[in-house]
Amino acid sequence: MRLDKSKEVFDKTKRYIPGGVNSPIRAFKNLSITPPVISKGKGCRIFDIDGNEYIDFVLSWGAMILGHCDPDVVNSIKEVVEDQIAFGAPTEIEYEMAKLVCETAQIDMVRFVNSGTEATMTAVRLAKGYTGKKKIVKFAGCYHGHHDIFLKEAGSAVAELRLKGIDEDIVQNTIVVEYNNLDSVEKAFKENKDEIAAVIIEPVAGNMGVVPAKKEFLQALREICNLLGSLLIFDEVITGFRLSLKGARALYDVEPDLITFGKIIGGGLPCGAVGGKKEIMQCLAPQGNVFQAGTMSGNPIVMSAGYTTVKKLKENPDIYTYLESLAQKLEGYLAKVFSNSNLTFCINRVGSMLTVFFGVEKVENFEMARMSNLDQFKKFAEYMITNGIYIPSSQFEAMFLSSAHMESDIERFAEVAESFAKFVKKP
Ligand SMILES: Cc1ncc(COP(=O)(O)O)c(C=O)c1O
Ligand SMILES: NCC(=O)CCC(=O)O
Repeated sequence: MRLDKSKEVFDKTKRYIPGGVNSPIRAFKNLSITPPVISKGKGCRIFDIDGNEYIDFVLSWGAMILGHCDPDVVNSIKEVVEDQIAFGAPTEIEYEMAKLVCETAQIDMVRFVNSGTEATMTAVRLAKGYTGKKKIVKFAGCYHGHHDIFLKEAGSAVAELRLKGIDEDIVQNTIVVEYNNLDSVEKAFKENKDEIAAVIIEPVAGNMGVVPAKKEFLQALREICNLLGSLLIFDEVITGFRLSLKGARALYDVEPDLITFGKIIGGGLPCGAVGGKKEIMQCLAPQGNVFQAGTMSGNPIVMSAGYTTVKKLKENPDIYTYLESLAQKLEGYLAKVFSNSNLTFCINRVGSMLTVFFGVEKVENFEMARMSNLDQFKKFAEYMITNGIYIPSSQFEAMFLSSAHMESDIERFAEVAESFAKFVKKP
């Protein structure tokens, strides 16, 4: 695969943008190939400026559940953009979107913001304002965006950096515990009695690779929070509208107090949201005194793209059945391919989110993910991408499917994975 033009543009960009990217994960820092510079996306395929075509299993990090440039989403943007770009004033589409999201995800109220980071930041502030407490509990390997309070043992691109610039005074109120380990949560509550405003968790983690929480674990978190007066926040920035219309919480039958959304909720445009129980949500300004604001929040173009996406999912819930069966097939194919190789591996999958780990048989937390063979994953990612299967460049991310993927795309994935397995077999 030639990436000459991509390399040229990427190198030129570095002159003006640090690292050549507007978000670190895009730079392929841990791979030895240049990131393809993308010029077009249609359905499950993306194309780079060198003329290469890829089947996309990154999907704007999970956002494009309907595939790229879904015609209904494109039309909804076109319809709005002629008359409404931004006002910083109320618009009717905000009402329509809020009603749709609340009814579909079954929450009382919602506030729209511009990113997942803003959503989680707002949820935590709300929890602190509501409870009057100042500490939060987060889990190693979970990523909740780039605000200081979350940048402690975080997954995603943070996993591979030694961080600077974090305000230690702020971060000392973040207590990090182990995913799927109740003892570590109980210990944190014991040591910080009456001080914990909230426990924030990705109910299915996507940022240490895919790692599902155990049901009993989430249920126990709910009980602890109820007992000790802390809020439970589910960060569903990835899982919201991906695992079901009600997100991951439908799978677990555990109700958090607050939920954060991002990615899918904006239909591919910058959007996030925090939602949940009315009693807590109405503490937000101007109704209450927990401040949160945004010049661009609830932007009409974003709302329109998000509305069309969520409505399409709501009206076609069979999309979730389709995604499940496609992802199950992909998991099956990959399990077969790697079982026939000399590679030790583990595949974690929940719905249309999937990660392959090498060199380990089980991954239930960040430490186990870190113990996997990262070098083997790097080789895998390089091989897949340079053979037209666009997967995350890092072990600490999830692969995604969209409703635009077909069985033949999954089969192609398996074929390339099989040739990779043969390729690594060679001495
Ligand atoms: C679970 C989770 N929460 C929060 C965020 C932050 O979202 P954003 O990148 O839109 O700020 C991410 C980003 O990937 C995420 O995966
Ligand atoms: N799973 C982590 C992300 O999706 C983040 C993408 C980014 O930071 O660009």
